[in-house]
Amino acid sequence: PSLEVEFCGRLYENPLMNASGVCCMTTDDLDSMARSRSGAFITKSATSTDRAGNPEPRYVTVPLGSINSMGLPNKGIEYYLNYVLDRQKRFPSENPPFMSVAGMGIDENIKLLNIIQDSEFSGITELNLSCPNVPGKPQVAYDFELTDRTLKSVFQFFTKPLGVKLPPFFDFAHFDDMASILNKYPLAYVNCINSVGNGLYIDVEKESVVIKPKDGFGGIGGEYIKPTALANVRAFYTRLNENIKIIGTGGIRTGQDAFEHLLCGATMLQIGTELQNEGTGIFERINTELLQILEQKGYQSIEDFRGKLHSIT
Ligand SMILES: O=C(O)c1[nH]c(=O)[nH]c(=O)c1Cl
Repeated sequence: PSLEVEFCGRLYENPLMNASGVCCMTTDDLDSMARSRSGAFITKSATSTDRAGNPEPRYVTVPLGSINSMGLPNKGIEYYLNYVLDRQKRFPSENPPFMSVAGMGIDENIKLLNIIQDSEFSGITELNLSCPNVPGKPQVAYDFELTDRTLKSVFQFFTKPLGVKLPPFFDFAHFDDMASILNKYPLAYVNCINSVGNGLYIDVEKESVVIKPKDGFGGIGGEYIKPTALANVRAFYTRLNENIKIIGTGGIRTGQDAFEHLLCGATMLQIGTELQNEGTGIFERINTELLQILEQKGYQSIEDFRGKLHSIT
């Protein structure tokens, strides 16, 4: 069997990539992703200028996952754009990395996407509408009117492939409302989900929180969030028109977790917490485990089962 996938008109040797934010802050991080067995990779969400982010500790690995309140630290859009344009020139036959952007508001999102639109970048852009950790800034994607207004403005000028990164939703009315907004726009994909916002992890021995920002509140990733991630992948896969693809993110630690996301309808798969834990060797491991599952089940390709989750009749 083969793990090859077609996404936005490009062929990838497998569906696995990093989740923006993990292993993608510096050019060294990005080079290690380029050397790995991932099928693709994405930059840290960029703002107009570099940001230090929140005080540390701001990312902590815990037994069932992770908690973070990074605060959008990044080197600024020019740094990442220079990196991806350099790779485009040096490796013209390869798929370019994905670019992630996260403005502090609609104006900055427009500005960032204009920079990408006016550049030679020929890859895929991810608009992060779900950063949960900038104090005082509500997540865009939890404000449906703002989301609609943002996408309306963006598609007045942006003609390159664009996806949006969403936080988790927990209510069918919200799945329906968000899907009806997203279906109005020529999106390449929707990425479900970002970390589950504002969780709390406690160190009992110290009787303390474990991250410094926001009195210890932070986005939760890892095993904790797989059921929520799978539900969001499935909810949007079944509601969005079929040319809007799904990237599945959340709780992928094994080939089985990857299989579950694909069964729910995901086309590409992003790994965050487990990549942070294990390093880039994870891509070799999960590709191997996923291939074993296809072999055991007699599938030749991911197309044979993508989205074909059974309900109970
Ligand atoms: O605090 C962060 O930098 C951060 N952390 C997350 O868990 N998701 C995001 O989209 C971002 Cl932007």
